[in-house]
Amino acid sequence: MSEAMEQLSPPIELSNSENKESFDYVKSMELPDDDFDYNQPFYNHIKALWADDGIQECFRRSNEYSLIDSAKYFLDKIDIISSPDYIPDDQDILRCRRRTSDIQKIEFEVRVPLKYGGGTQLFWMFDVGGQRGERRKWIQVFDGITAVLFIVATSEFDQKLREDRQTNRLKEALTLFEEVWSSRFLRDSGFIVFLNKQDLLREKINKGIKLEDYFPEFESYRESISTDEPDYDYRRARAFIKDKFVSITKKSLDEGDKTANDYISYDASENRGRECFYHLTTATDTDNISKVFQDIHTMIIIWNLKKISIT
Ligand SMILES: Nc1nc2c(ncn2[C@@H]2O[C@H](COP(=O)(O)OP(=O)(O)OP(=O)(O)O)[C@@H](O)[C@H]2O)c(=O)[nH]1
Ligand SMILES: [Mg+2]
Repeated sequence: MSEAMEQLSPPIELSNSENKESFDYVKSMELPDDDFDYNQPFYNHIKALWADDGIQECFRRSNEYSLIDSAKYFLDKIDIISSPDYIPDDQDILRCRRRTSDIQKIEFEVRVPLKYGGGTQLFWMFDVGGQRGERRKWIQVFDGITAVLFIVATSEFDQKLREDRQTNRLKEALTLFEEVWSSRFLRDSGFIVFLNKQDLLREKINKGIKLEDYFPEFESYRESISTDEPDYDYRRARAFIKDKFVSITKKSLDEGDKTANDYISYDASENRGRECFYHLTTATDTDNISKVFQDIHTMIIIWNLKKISIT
């Protein structure tokens, strides 16, 4: 944020000039690559800055530059974190950001419900990095995949890519989804879309950030949600975003003139009759994810049973 303050247009200034020393301290810090401990003066400076109205304004404008979603979460608890005997809890760990590079294979066993035969089932999950430079590696794991979990940060409708400061993040996700959905290597795979970061989407919409400023067609979007329902604007926004994905899966074969790119092979003729499933998720909410995972597990069991009965 201290860097962004000066670069934003118009730039932002500290509201309390006494915080200039803290500002200079933080700006001139060199962060080593390896693990390191922050010292107490660092925490004191951060605390002073986070309380400054200028920094708060810069935080409010964080869609104009790249800031991790968890910044507020950690800065709000700086007193706890700075304590020498601080131990991160599960929520703290879930809030950390570590970019995936290369493909991570995660193996785990899950208990199968009795009605589907009981016992346990071994899962192989391949986690791929979402940033542009990572995508050309995806094709290595496409072959034979039972299900694709496509995770979308719905709250990022007002943000630009880190890799390219021109492209809207949600628009990029839609384009990418269309490419993956249409890949001929995935024509036998199930598709599940996680419409993720629902907590942040709700927060943004309730704060008055307008989806129509980024997706003008939202203005005329009509959904059968009663205006009396709580969170009406948020519900309408999430329905609109989901419909954007649904309409990609329903596109008729002659629509669009897609060309194959170097990492995903596009084949429109494969889209007939395939289904895609959607979940509204907040990945940092363990109750939500535990329920969603059970649903997905059941679905994967059913897909597998279907495959066995076909072959
Ligand atoms: N508030 C909130 N934060 C989330 C949610 N999902 C993920 N995050 C945060 O978003 C950040 C990025 O999460 P990652 O899991 O690293 O994202 P990723 O898609 O794997 O990113 P790449 O590895 O670069 O592809 C982390 O700081 C998470 O804590 C969510 O639903 N709500
Ligand atoms: Mg990742």
